[in-house]
Amino acid sequence: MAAVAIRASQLVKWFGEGRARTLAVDHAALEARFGEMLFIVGPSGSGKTTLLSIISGILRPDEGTVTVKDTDIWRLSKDALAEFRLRTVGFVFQDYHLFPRLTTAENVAIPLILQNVDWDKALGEAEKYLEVVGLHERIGLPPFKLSGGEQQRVAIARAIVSQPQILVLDEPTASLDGDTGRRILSFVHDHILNDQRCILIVTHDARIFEYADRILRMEDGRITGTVTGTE
Ligand SMILES: Nc1ncnc2c1ncn2[C@@H]1O[C@H](COP(=O)(O)OP(=O)(O)OP(=O)(O)O)[C@@H](O)[C@H]1O
Repeated sequence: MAAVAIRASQLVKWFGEGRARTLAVDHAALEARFGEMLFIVGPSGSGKTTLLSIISGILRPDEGTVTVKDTDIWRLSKDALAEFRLRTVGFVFQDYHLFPRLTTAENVAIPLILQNVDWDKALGEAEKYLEVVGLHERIGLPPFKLSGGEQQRVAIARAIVSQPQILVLDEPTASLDGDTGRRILSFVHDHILNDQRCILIVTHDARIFEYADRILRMEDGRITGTVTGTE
């Protein structure tokens, strides 16, 4: 069996204070292996985005541990954690987080630029991945000139351009039509996933369930089980 890529144990995260205090993640645990495309499904507000943010090194948990490739990421120094986010993880946020003053190609090139890849080479790679997501003719435009679905595809291209070992996609097909969503997921499955990589996807989109190796259910802040093919 492939090595464990991510092991999350006993994760707890609270938001807010006093009576407004919310337990977003309640002793959640999961394990994901290299070579695996793992989906997480569950009702709105069940803690899926919060869990992904903790696993990706973006949001510090109140309790629990996240081990990625044998490194306990929340015990890393601030600099080492930033390095982990830059070199090991690619993340697509629900609201894309594109830089408004940069062109589409520059947005996609950013992870490579931050990794000190030469500017021309980074832009060349960015164009290649924009072609993959069907946006080659949009490379010179700023994000605000693109539709929501196009911006989502730019965010996906940016997450995969540096070929991260851990790819985390939060509702990656929410703004895409069925054919485009399946085409992009199919590319990620066939060309990005391999036995050195692991992909976590939060989705409500049953049209892409066929690409999952396993589907976990999240409810009330906890991973409560595996969704089987009959559900
Ligand atoms: N920054 C925040 N401040 C306060 N409460 C938050 C914050 N982020 C999330 N929450 C709360 O934590 C709980 C879990 O939210 P989260 O976004 O993780 O759920 P989700 O399953 O991803 O939902 P959705 O499917 O709607 O995106 C919710 O009750 C939400 O209101």
